[in-house]
Amino acid sequence: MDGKKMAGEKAAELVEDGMIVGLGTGSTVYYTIKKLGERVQSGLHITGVPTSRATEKLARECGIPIADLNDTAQMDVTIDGADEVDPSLNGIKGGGGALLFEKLVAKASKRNIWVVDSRKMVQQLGAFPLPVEVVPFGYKHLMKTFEREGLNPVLRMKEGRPYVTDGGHYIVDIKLKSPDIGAFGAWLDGYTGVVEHGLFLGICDLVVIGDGSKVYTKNRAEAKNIIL
Ligand SMILES: O=C(CO)[C@H](O)[C@H](O)COP(=O)(O)O
Repeated sequence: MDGKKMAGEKAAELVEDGMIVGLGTGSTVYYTIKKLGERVQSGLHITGVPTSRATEKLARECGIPIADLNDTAQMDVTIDGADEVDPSLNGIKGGGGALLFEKLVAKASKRNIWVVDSRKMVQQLGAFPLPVEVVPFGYKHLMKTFEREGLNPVLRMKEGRPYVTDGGHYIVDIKLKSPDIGAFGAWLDGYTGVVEHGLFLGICDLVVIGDGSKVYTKNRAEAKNIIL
């Protein structure tokens, strides 16, 4: 079976009755949402807090009751995908363009679980370009700054136009500056015009990994594999 499907479906089993669940975005958590929908049809009571319009639509189609982040004090758990995950469970997210809402929901969650296929697990982050969500006004100036810093900025496009996020911003994909990714994230955080970036550091508690033949987890505290 596809590693994404294995991981996505397994994570849905970790959700308990009565939970408020942050619902991530992407092709792996798709399987989680589908499975949660099946569990809801069988009597599970949960409330989902979506991280994108696409996820909200999918969750509604699956019959999952939905709440807005503003009406929710805290999620019990958020389940989301990731583009790269390192051995300390730091990650790059935003390949699907939902990083801002994903980070907002993740930071309001007691626990964060990521679902990935095993190819996403890396020794060091950075082969995947780092998505940076930027304000459209004057974005070319920001791109010039990134260019000067040697970050190879590329404006994300869709159908010949700049890709626009659910929050109404553009995305510039850049090269991650390592090894001090914490300092790099802080530099981006402080830059005028940057709304958010896809470095998710110290956020993920547990990653569920599917490799096609088995599913295993790695948790941040122990950083060891547990085969499910
Ligand atoms: O961060 C994301 C969207 O903004 C996704 O979670 C990430 O891109 C992984 O997606 P997929 O599961 O489709 O590979």
